[in-house]
Amino acid sequence: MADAEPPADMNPEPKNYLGLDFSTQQVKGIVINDRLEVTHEAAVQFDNDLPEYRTHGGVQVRDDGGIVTSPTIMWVKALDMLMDKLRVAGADFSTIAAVSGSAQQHGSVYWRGGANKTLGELQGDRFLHDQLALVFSLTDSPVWMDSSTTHQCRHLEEALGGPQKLAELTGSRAYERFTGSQIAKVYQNRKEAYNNTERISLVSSFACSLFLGKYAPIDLSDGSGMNLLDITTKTWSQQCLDACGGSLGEKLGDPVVSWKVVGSVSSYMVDRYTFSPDTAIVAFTGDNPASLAGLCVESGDLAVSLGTSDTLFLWLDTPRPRIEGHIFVSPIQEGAYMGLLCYKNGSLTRERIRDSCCEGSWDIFSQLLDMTPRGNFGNIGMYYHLPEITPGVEGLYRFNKTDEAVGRFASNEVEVRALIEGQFLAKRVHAERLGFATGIGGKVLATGGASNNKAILQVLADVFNATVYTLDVANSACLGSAYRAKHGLAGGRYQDIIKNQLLKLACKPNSDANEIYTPMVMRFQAFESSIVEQQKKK
Ligand SMILES: Nc1ncnc2c1ncn2[C@@H]1O[C@H](COP(=O)(O)OP(=O)(O)O)[C@@H](O)[C@H]1O
Ligand SMILES: O=C(CO)[C@@H](O)[C@H](O)COP(=O)(O)O
Repeated sequence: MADAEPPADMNPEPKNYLGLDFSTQQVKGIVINDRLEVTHEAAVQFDNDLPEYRTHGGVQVRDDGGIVTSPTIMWVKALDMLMDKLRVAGADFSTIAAVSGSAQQHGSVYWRGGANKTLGELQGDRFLHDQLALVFSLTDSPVWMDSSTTHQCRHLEEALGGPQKLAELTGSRAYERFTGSQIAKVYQNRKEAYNNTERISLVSSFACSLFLGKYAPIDLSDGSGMNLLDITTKTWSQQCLDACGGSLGEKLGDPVVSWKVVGSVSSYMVDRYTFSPDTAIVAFTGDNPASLAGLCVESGDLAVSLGTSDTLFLWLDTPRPRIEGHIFVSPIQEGAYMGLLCYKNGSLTRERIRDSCCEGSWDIFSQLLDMTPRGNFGNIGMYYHLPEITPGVEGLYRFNKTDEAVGRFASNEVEVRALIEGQFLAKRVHAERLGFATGIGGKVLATGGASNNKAILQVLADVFNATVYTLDVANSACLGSAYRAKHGLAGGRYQDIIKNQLLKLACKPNSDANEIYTPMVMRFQAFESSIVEQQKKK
């Protein structure tokens, strides 16, 4: 007699989840299994793997007016390359139950009339970038590093009754990189392109559209980074829309909760990569909201992402929007919010000092950092090579132990420590203003490229006088996207579905940390205020 088939639940189909992250410098993918273990990973770096687009750090700096863009089609081409790399690494897409993703925040993609139809008719035997070459009404997408929209920002704030009023409505005062002012600039300066645009996506909803085979909705969490969303009613604010562009509501489509299943995978993905046609697509979100999901941030924790930009985020039950920092709708829980601070002078500034003081080597950088004492003999440095976001200042500032401004420090090791201490002192000052309570035992969770560097993390632990943890997986946004794919498909409370944590202890603070850094925080705060005042007068 033939063996009876095992009951269906004893031999279930394997269920895996795919998470993607379209960040500034690269696109990454992670596959996890149902036990949340990472089974496959791959990445495509824009500068190295797609040199034909001539990006530097994934972007093109247009002129000295602060215009920073990326070629939209480069992201499209990178996706096919990434999927091929994952396949070569052994990923079996036919076992993927759900896909979700994340992307650098605020950047915008402009789809020409008819693009939705093209997305629905993509042929599996041709590359995406060949078929989508003509669907964008702007070929270059403005990205978060763009700072060319000051004029549009002031107009938006005036239209809404001032910066504080706009912050109370949308979670943030007007910021140059936020999508509302970016769209307003296109509306004012590129009328024809604007009128030809059928849909405006964020980078996240654009990437989701490539999986869905039609325009994907913007999710509420990434949508909070646009200065257009009323974060209380969770709908577009008509006043903000009217201040930024004509018929803008229609071009954006309705926003959705970040964990919504927005459809199933496109026939292109089925034909080319063997996905099952019922693979669910969960709304994509911003990389910072996805990191919050990946790090499983709990109330009282502080997450610090040390990527191209440095960002700092925390869970908030009650949002109190201020002129400094941002409030986003939570990507994982109804009714909750997240607070976020963003620094443009993150990894790129660390790389500059590494190149000028450490022969371009992270090892030498770490050795110099370890050689100098905590507190750096009283020297404090503030390095804003690029116009900073938090606070809006620019330039290099160095102070000695008697608070005198100096042109340079005595040695490379003092310079390296001044940079890292200065970056974390700034974060502590601003995090406390956003509601973070230093020293009451919350975890500091570090992620992003520089979280591989133990010497840097030790300074983080000391400045915050807190234990620092890192993820066993390098990219928390990508991992968070895979987690969100599972959560979106399963439904229910995020914390009940995503229980597994890959956190590992990285550094404990030294016993003298509080004594050394609490007075330095106060000195830093005074220097920062005086620089802000000086630059206001210019
Ligand atoms: N050992 C290291 N020490 C300090 N920084 C590092 C180290 N390794 C990589 N990085 C930094 O990490 C950055 C990339 O971070 P990542 O989080 O991957 O970027 P993205 O913002 O594109 O997601 C690089 O620009 C590099 O400066
Ligand atoms: O602008 C912000 C957040 O407000 C940036 O954090 C972008 O989201 C870019 O992210 P990375 O590529 O640096 O991860």
